[in-house]
Amino acid sequence: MLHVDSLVLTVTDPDTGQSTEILHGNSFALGAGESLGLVGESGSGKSMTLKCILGIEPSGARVTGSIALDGTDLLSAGGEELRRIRANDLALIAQNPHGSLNPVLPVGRFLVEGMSDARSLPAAEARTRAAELLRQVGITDTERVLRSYPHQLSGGMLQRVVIAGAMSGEPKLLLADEPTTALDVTTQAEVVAILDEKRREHGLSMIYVTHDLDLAAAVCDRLAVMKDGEILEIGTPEEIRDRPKTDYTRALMSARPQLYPEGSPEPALGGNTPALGGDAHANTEDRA
Ligand SMILES: Nc1ncnc2c1ncn2[C@@H]1O[C@H](COP(=O)(O)OP(=O)(O)OP(=O)(O)O)[C@@H](O)[C@H]1O
Repeated sequence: MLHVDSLVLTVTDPDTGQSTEILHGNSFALGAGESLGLVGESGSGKSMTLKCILGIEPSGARVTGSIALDGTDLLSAGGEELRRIRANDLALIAQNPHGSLNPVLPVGRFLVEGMSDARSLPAAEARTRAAELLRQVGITDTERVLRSYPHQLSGGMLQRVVIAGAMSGEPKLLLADEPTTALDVTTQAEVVAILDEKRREHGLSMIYVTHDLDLAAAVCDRLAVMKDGEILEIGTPEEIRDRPKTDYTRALMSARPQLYPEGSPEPALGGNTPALGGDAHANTEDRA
């Protein structure tokens, strides 16, 4: 459903006029319902890849190559078409949930406004639906949460709200950019488990950006290892574990000894990927 081909991102400094190539011709594809982890150290180009897909790269940037979503090239799509695709087919779950929510609107309004038929929906029905969305992400005191403003809720609660909102739009592709980094460790585990569960339930494709290889192995079908703006290799978590193609991947793994302890046939935090077997919730609980 997503085909990224020879993606190059070049940014020009407006003051000096100097151009820097940030992404160096990356290609990857993602099937319907599949999840791909973009893994690499800080500055490797993970977030910029997502920004190119969303069409929110920095000003002065030039993007070449192609990014085709179900056959439509997002790089050549016109303003209105791109706006429609971004609104309907793509959903971003960013690191900081506050950035996704309007601070002066209660959470209930955020959820209702995200509903595709919000305008034609009677208020009571919209409210009932919003409460149901919250229940689906494990929130039980829905009335209180719907009435609350973002600053009145914890980061973990807000990220659940953002996930609920993302699911309600029934996008084709979820783009998760370190969605739990800003949360405390126990909450991280819960939020990852909910995101993973809901994504699978809805059959959504996902790109999950993280510097955390073991987390990516737990929630993704395949991993793309990035370094300095380049995808070095792509493979299933087992392929990356058993047959890493680069020293960089080996170094990333050795920096995460708990992922593949010596003598272990499977990653300790192993993954809920079909290939590895296991349970996402259990794995992420373990991480906590
Ligand atoms: N607005 C910008 N203008 C120019 N260059 C930028 C801009 N934002 C980021 N970069 C550069 O792009 C490169 C890739 O950054 P990116 O944010 O994609 O990395 P990342 O892998 O997501 O890292 P992190 O895990 O720290 O978010 C880095 O060298 C960074 O300095």
